[in-house]
Amino acid sequence: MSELGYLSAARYGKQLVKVARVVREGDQHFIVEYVIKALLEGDIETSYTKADNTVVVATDSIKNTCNIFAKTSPHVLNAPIFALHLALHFVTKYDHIKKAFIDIEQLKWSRIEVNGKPHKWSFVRDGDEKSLVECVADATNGPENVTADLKVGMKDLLVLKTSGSAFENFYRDEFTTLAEVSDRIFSTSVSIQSVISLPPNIPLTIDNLPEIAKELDFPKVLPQITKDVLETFAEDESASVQATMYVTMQNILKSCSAVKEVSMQLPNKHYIPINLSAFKLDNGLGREGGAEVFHPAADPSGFITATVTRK
Ligand SMILES: O=c1[nH]c(=O)c2[nH]c(=O)[nH]c2[nH]1
Repeated sequence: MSELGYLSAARYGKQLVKVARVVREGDQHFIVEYVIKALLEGDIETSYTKADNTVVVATDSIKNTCNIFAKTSPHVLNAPIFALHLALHFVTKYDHIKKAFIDIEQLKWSRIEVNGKPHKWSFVRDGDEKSLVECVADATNGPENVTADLKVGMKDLLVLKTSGSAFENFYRDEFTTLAEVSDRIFSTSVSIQSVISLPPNIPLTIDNLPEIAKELDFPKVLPQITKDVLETFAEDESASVQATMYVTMQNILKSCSAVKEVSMQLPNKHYIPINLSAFKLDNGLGREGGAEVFHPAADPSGFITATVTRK
């Protein structure tokens, strides 16, 4: 067969590996629920080009590894470190696997409070937002010289404010119909990713993960990022989605020294005041910030993205 193309990229693995893990400390229980994507790269070309499966770590084995690590990894409750553990495993266990890409989506299980006291083993799904980890381990320079990129973030965090948001002085031309507003509803579904600097003085090995985990302190950093997102959204006198997202990312760089870059993607979920004058009802359309009845528009939505990198 004469071939017209060559294999210019190849990566494979398992996605939608769903696993929940209970950790019991006496009668105090903890739970995490993860959706894992684990993909591998390396000397795997012949599996595509020569039907040579000898180089293929089966995607079924990759799934098994995720489940085994959910049982055995001491880092299972700390999603970013657990992702690093899995990624380091794949690139050090198999000589011919040079890169591992581990993405984890963590579903929300918050401890239920009863009479103001955290319950020992009962949890509630009190939000649709997911915590995200993206981890890439690279052993191209050998198993003793693994490097990794680590991002933490979240998606589907739905927020809305009924004041403290304007959109004025935007570019006007013959395509413009939008009126300026000094007071509008601002609603968005927050997607955010923070690039984490790994401690430069600690070699990246599985044995050093406890020390790396201690240094990075994700149980403190992840809630801090959420706090920055929510408090900036609430408090910022928003001139636009663009301006508010920029302030949010600056605040995260300020409060989290391990974050070296932040990216956000924000839909502008429009709430459009409804004209009720046909029914002799004043819906406050003539008064800024006066409308009470809105159409929550399903589409289209604005879509604003940006990245801020530490200087
Ligand atoms: O915050 C906003 N940014 C925009 O770029 C934009 N464009 C628009 O029509 N409304 C808005 N709001």
